[in-house]
Amino acid sequence: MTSRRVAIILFNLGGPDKQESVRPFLFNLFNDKAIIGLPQPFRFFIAQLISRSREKLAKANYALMGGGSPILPETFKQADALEQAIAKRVSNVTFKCFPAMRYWKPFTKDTAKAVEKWGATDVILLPLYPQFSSTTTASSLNAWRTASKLPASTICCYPAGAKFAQAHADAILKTWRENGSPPSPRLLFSAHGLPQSVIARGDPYQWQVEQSVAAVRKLLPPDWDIRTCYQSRVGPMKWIGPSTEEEIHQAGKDGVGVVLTPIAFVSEHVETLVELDLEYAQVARGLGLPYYLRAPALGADPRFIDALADLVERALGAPGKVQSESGERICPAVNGLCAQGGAR
Ligand SMILES: C=CC1=C(C)c2cc3[nH]c(cc4nc(cc5[nH]c(cc1n2)c(C)c5CCC(=O)O)C(CCC(=O)O)=C4C)c(C)c3C=C
Ligand SMILES: [Fe+2]
Ligand SMILES: [Fe+2]
Repeated sequence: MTSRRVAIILFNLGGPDKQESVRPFLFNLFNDKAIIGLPQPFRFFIAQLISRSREKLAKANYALMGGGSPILPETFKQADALEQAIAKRVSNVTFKCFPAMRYWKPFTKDTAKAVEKWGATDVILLPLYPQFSSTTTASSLNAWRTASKLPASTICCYPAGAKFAQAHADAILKTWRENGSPPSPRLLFSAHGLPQSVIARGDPYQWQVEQSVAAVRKLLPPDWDIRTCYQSRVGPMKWIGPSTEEEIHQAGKDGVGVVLTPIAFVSEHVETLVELDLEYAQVARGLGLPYYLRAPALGADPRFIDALADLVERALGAPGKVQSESGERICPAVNGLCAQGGAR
């Protein structure tokens, strides 16, 4: 009998590794039909237009982080930690984690080639997006399915698992305590936004973000003022709200400080290190907020990695299945890709 060799594919968005990569990265993003639904060749031209017009601002943001995005090195740290966690639990299979990025290197198709070369017998598809969206999770899974025909188990979402929620609560409480435990703080859960039209089509992302917030809030003191908001709006369309910036302005009006935590990003990158830590921090200073504290993204936090290892361990025993943290119910609203369901 041939021994089982399982490749665990860690999907994320990817980010430009250097300044010259910014425009082609943006082009790849806006040329994805999961992001802009127009048929070709219209999408191609729109993607060229937007990537050109956004290039200067985006380059300046990436320059603030040394020229490029830290998302790939951060994903490799998660990959190493996950391999170590799985090695403690599993002895009868050979396995290896492979990052696969959607819009920059290592591109999903190149990872698929590397996985084949490694001699994988089957794969576990693990998006580094706790909440399912057609714009992120489904886009990555579709790219994988085009690139590889290896037998696959899919983990579609894990928005409200106990270990994931505890890791977030501990990171928030640590940040709060290290800054003098200001009484009854206002806590902003900030998630990447989505155009309203994507939610209207049945995308369960916002519903799952709310599930994440509900799971974490149970682990926090009951007197905290907890709000959910959405950052990183792009373009002229109507996006879901309230925006994170609006909530910071509201805190200014109310004369209160804020603790801010990312809830849909699992690693640090341009949206946390620049948008939250520089842009919104400056807004908060300008408004004279008594404090502006930011809890870190989970990164390679041992509890988060343990939560991922639980999902992987279960997927190892369920070849060919699509699973969320809570079972195998297939969601018709998102083409059967999300086991969690949840179109409202
Ligand atoms: C929960 C995760 C994410 C969702 C949902 C998402 C949707 C989405 N994003 C854009 C446009 C951009 N996103 C950009 C960066 C970026 N987005 C995510 C995650 C989600 N996006 C991450 C992790 C990153 C960081 C990548 C990195 O460099 O490390 C960017 C580029 C930066 C910028 O120019 O602001 C754009 C553009 C849309 C349009 C969208 C849904 C329709
Ligand atoms: Fe994004
Ligand atoms: Fe799901």
